[in-house]
Amino acid sequence: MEILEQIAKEAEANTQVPAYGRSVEKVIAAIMSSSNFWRIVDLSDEPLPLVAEILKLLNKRDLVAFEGTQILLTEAGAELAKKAGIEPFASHRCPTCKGRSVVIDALKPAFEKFLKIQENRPPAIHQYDQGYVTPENTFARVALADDRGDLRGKKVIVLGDDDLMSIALALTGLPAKVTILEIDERLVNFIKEVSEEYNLNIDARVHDLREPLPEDVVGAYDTFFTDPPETVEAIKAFVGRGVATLKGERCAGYFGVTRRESSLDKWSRIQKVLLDMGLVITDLLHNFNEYVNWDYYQEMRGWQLTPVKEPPKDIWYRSTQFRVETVRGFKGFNDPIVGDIYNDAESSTT
Ligand SMILES: NCCCCN(CCCN)CCCN
Repeated sequence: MEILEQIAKEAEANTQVPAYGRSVEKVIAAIMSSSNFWRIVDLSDEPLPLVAEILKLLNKRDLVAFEGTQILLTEAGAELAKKAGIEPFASHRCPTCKGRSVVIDALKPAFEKFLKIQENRPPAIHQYDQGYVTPENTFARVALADDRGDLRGKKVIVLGDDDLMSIALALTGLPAKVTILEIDERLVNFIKEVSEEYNLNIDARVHDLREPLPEDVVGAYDTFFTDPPETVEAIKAFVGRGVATLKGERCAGYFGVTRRESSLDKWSRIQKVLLDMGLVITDLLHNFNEYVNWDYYQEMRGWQLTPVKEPPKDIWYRSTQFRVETVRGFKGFNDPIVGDIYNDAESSTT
């Protein structure tokens, strides 16, 4: 449909985010499903800056109206949707596992303790692009790794831990050792205190992952977890270093990659970086991760871009959980990173 391509072209020119006719189609389908900006971003699965721009261009063409904080199709917009054969989204997501393929029932005792412990967690701060996942999600990551045989008796390292993965892992008692490297002292101190109180023996250290790893963690672990900011540089810094901590071949790594701040064109670059490191992508679980709304949303770039100003209520920021495994010829990354690992044209929550 000509007009969809035209709008996409204009949106890309204005945002530098790769845009396709299908990007516009998905935004229109999302508007047919919800009038809430954040839910429209969530459903469209396109980068926030692009969704905001497409909404503005549709509004300029009188295809979408902004009524208060509601985003609605106009008559002309509904006409276009009909002609283009665009329908609202249908969901067939499993109500039991929520599409994660695992449940956390077997980890209940540890999960109950974690629920209490995390009540006093340090709030997410803008400075480090923090945004933690729900406690249930944290444990679903543990369940997934145990389901793949990556935890029992293994040495596990967490690179960046606002999600408190280190505490969840240690509470289950499954790993032989848990190490965490984290730039934010508030988190390291919190994790140390909890480790003391619950006798978890977590090796927690303050470390800026833009710097090379401490010598003693290189090539010393069986499994890593991380959840990097969404730039290719950050993927190298966090995932690349995660690979550098692994003992050898057939070791595993887990991390999230989002569609909220990464176009599929960026995904293509990210996946090439993973394959170039000698990794095999064994699992990709869409919307596995769901992030609790952080209270600095008005400071983030995305807020400036939204066409209507309404605070996010429900969870809207999600990411796909990746599992990777090393094979012969793999190589990690452990050089210093200079430059900005938090911002690019597509990032919007930094
Ligand atoms: N800025 C708020 C959202 C950040 C999410 N990012 C860091 C998550 C740390 N738990 C990255 C999400 C996907 N890699």
